[in-house]
Amino acid sequence: MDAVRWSLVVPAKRLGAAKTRLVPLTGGGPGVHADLVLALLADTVAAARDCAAVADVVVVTDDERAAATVRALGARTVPDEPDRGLNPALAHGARASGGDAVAALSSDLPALRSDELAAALAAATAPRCFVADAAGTGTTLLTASGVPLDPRFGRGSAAAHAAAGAVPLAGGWPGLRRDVDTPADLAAAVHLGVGAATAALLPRLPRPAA
Ligand SMILES: Nc1nc2c(ncn2[C@@H]2O[C@H](COP(=O)(O)OP(=O)(O)OP(=O)(O)O)[C@@H](O)[C@H]2O)c(=O)[nH]1
Ligand SMILES: C=C(OP(=O)(O)O)C(=O)O
Repeated sequence: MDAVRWSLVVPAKRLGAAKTRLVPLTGGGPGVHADLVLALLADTVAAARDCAAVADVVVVTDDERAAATVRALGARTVPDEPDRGLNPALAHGARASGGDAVAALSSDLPALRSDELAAALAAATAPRCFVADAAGTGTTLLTASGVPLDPRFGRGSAAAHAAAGAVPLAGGWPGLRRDVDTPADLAAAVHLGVGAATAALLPRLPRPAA
């Protein structure tokens, strides 16, 4: 049997409005803050595109700079519709992907490794599965095979996905689980080893990440 090849859907709201919890590191000005948010996205998309189990990466965004960057990395983009927040945007991206095996991936995984992503996708044999974040409360990957994605991202999403019948995946996968919401998360990602875009940005932060 041929290995399953996945369509990944990655959400990215406008760079300047995203990741406000990282303002203590960036100062929040239009330059470095947006550049850091974009670097996190670029490293996530680059690792996803490098994964042999991934056929297609679809980024849901209205941010022109983010769109240009991810297209240069080989992703497709679709507009941020229906403009009702994260979960409707992910459902829209999943429908636009056209695939039977679809997964939503967080856009803030700078330490993601393509071999970890491949292992998680290979383990996702139930109709709907998820990978909890390092804290165990959020979600970094939600998979759906032959069923609608039914995303329930947001605070407490790991419990929400489990309550909706998704199966938690138990692999170690430290880079896949290390989403970056806070300065401490970025320090932890740097400790694991971040991708080239985030590594290049670190010296420009007004405050050191680690
Ligand atoms: N396309 C799209 N992406 C979204 C939307 N809302 C959130 N996201 C993305 O989903 C991810 C998680 O969103 P949140 O947890 O709300 O994070 P955030 O708002 O960027 O961060 P904070 O301001 O620090 O809470 C981020 O990568 C966002 O860019 C949306 O309406 N549309
Ligand atoms: C939206 C989520 O993530 P965060 O707010 O941690 O980025 C989530 O884990 O469902």
